[in-house]
Amino acid sequence: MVVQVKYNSNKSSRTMEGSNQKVEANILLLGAENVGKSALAVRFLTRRFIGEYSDIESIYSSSDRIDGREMSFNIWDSLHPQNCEMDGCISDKQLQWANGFILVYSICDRASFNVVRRQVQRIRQCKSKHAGATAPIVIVGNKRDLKHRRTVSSEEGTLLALSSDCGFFEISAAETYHGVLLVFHELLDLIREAKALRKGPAGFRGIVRSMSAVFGRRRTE
Ligand SMILES: Nc1nc2c(ncn2[C@@H]2O[C@H](COP(=O)(O)OP(=O)(O)OP(=O)(O)O)[C@@H](O)[C@H]2O)c(=O)[nH]1
Repeated sequence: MVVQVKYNSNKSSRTMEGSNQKVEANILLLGAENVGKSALAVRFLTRRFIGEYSDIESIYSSSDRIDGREMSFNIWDSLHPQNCEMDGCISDKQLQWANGFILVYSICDRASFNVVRRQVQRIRQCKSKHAGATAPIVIVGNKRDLKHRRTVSSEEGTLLALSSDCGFFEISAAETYHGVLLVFHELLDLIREAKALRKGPAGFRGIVRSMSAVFGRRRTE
């Protein structure tokens, strides 16, 4: 079940003037069970860590001003299906919906790191087939406050991110808001860049189309 929550954080009021151009983004939060996906979403939206989270799948809507640019975004806090080994457990519907991904694992849970590895592969294969562009992904190693129970090293996280062209952060959603903020801002930045890149060639095609329309008309006069 997916529940849509309209969340009005009113964050834009604390930032400065900027371009009026509004960018929209759909962010899909993925990862194994119990890694802190809901903790990340709630921390970003409310700045709070509440400790226990419902296991209802939710989509939150909010907006913010980043680098002076208004962005509105939806965050889909997904549920990881049980007994799902294939394809990183990401549905086609989720892949089509999202234009940016946050893949979360727990640094104390090697199995959750392997889930993220599979999810990166699935997204890269699917998005390159359908969109022809690199989908922005940020990988997050969460629960950094539990370093004494670590089973996934920072180097492994960094290496996975470098080899798959993803952003990477190790954070503790429990301990600080700042790390979570960096994760979301990095992804929103990447989505904005990706959208601008896609617009570039389209804009150029638009100019070519207008020019040929003019010349085309002349030829028929
Ligand atoms: N120590 C520690 N615990 C955390 C951290 N982030 C989340 N948790 C805890 O981990 C547990 C799972 O957190 P959730 O946010 O519900 O994880 P989830 O990935 O959404 O879990 P599912 O809904 O089962 O998919 C909760 O008990 C959280 O309090 C963290 O940074 N450090």
